[in-house]
Amino acid sequence: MGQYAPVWDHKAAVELTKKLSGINQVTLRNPKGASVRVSLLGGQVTSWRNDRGEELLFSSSKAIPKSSKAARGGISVSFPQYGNSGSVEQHGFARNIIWTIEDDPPSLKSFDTQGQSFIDLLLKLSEDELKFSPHVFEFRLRVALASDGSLSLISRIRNINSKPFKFAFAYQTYFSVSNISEVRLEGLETLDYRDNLCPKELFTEQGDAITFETEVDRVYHRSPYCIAVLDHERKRTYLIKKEGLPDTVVWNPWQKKSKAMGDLGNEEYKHMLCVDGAAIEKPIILKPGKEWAGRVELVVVPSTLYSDDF
Ligand SMILES: O=P(O)(O)OC[C@H]1O[C@@H](O)[C@H](O)[C@@H](O)[C@@H]1O
Repeated sequence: MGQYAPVWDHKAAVELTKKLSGINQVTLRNPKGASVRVSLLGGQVTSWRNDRGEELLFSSSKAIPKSSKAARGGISVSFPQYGNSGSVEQHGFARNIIWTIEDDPPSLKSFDTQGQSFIDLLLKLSEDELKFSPHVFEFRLRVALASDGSLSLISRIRNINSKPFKFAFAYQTYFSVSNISEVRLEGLETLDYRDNLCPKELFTEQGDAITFETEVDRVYHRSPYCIAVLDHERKRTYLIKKEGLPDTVVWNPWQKKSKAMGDLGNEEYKHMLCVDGAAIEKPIILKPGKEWAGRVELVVVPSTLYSDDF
């Protein structure tokens, strides 16, 4: 990885990036000391820390250095495809190529990040890269850190071709948890889901919060605006608030699959849980010239009492 540049706001980030050659990561901080690190490789969020310096996102100790792929952990975008159900690589190519910093992006209008520390990234395929993509688009990603430490990711995808563009999307988000067996997921009760371990059937979740005792790989449909991951041991609740993203992916590979993965430690599955705001079941169809937007806001509440208010 290249240089690590601490910056305080959007303009400073852009200036620093211009000054320093070879930079591929940018760090945003808020005045209380919370921070977010964003890599230009894949537009991936590789770290999110609270004002006590505690890491809130999981990252694998076996992530492969100098790899041309997004590291296992953090938050990366799956686009224009989720999984391997399409013509491009698993979870799409957006997470594996270099994004650029955009100086002056078009106004975000309805997604206000005023007063926040943010960085704007742009993915526009080069002639060479267009060979791998059947579509021509502009993908803008704003990563914003608020004064209360919450983290927002806003994606805008514009079809700049003369044909309609169909895609799936997910923010693959690895939350750091104390122990997966102690974690509870609330907000997906009674919803229909597709189980990727048994993909031909549609299942319906029971009325209880979800707990974890084995491998889980599901896409919940028409999920609510807010979902909560409760970590009792750490006395911490993650809230996932999403807009434009009707589905929610829940994934933990458990022991056997972890062992087969070259970039995840054998026991590390215990300390991660992926909960992704997504648009998968009904792919997005963008007409020429149109733009789609999908946003997640991740908030940390320092207790698990939130459960009662949820
Ligand atoms: O190893 P990858 O490509 O990052 O994918 C990891 C997992 O990502 C999840 O989103 C999928 O539901 C799983 O099926 C997949 O195994």
